[in-house]
Amino acid sequence: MGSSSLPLNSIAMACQVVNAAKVATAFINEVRAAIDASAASPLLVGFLANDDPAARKYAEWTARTCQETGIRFELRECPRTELEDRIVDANEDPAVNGIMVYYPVFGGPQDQYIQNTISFSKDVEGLCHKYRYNMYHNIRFLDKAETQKCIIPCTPLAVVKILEFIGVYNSILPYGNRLHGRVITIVNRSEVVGRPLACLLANDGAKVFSVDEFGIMEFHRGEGIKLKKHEVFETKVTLAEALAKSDVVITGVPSPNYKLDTSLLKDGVIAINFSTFKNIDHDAIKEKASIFVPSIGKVTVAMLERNLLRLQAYQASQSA
Ligand SMILES: NC(=O)C1=CN([C@@H]2O[C@H](COP(=O)(O)OP(=O)(O)OC[C@H]3O[C@@H](n4cnc5c(N)ncnc54)[C@H](O)[C@@H]3O)[C@@H](O)[C@H]2O)C=CC1
Ligand SMILES: Nc1nc(=O)c2c([nH]1)NC[C@@H]1CN(c3ccc(C(=O)N[C@@H](CCC(=O)O)C(=O)O)cc3)C=[N+]21
Repeated sequence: MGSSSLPLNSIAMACQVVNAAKVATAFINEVRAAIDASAASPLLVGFLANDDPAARKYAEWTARTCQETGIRFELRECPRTELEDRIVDANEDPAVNGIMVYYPVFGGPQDQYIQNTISFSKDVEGLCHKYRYNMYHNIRFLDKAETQKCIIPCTPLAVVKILEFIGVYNSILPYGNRLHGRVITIVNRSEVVGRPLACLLANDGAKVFSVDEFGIMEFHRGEGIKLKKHEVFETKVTLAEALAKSDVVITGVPSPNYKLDTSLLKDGVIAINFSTFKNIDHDAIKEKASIFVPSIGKVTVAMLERNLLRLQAYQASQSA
């Protein structure tokens, strides 16, 4: 016990900070290799119909990453009143392989309508009803022969890939059960990230505490993961109780003022932030966490590109 041969700084650096770029590289290389080997580079069309600076930044960033990977990307800007007709044109144009719309456009339920206007065969973000329904019902394939995987929303999928990369998924367990025994808190329950993410992780066997500013819900497959798909339960658990049990905490609060109270976390926790804001203090978390992932954007875009290649392949098999 007494004297340790470890230099002091390696004790202080016990927390591993994992850069999203490191996780994204393997996927980006796969996408690039597939494009290099194929006759036609896929075409992704992005519609920008708002003045939101975060949306424009994300659009510019999609453009840059696509160019680096050899994907053709076309940003189509239009007034929001014309958006629906422009989407229909792109749906019907066989030259277009994937479509995405930068949100928010109208905000609220009308944006959900727009999500459903994109043809499922071109929906790279997996936000239309068919993919969402399949995800919530743990239906993983589009066809009976199980050759075509369903499209999963990019940001939740990026979190799954990061959890696989850092070993939260236990590869000794069978596919579909690899999170059995893990307890995960997600601070965000939006329709595009937090709720689908809670569902995916619970379908894979985790017990998930899904937190928003109004309360907490539990997503899981019951004791011994006997249920085929996750169920959602009301709970009286507090944030402090949830965090005290959690092996992983994932934050996505869209506010510069929100800071996760790291004193509530388990020692050796794994912490991931997907918000554009620093929901987790970088110094404080390094005292507590075994692994910290400060942002995930690069993996999200890699998943977008991967989804696009899938859709292109499905389209080719349809027209063959
Ligand atoms: N890295 C990436 O790939 C992506 C990052 N983002 C970022 O993630 C953040 C969230 O995006 P969305 O989910 O689309 O936002 P949203 O506004 O639709 O949802 C925010 C969620 O956080 C919850 N929330 C707000 N304040 C809270 C609080 N004090 N405590 C607990 N929960 C609270 C809300 O109830 C809601 O569930 C944004 O900063 C966005 O830019 C979004 C998409 C992709
Ligand atoms: N249909 C749709 N899908 C979206 O995914 C979507 C959208 N609309 N509208 C706008 C928001 C915003 N958004 C961000 C994604 C990543 C970072 C992110 O993590 N960026 C990194 C890296 C930035 C870089 O490397 O340049 C960072 O800030 O550290 C931020 C914001 C996605 N959005």
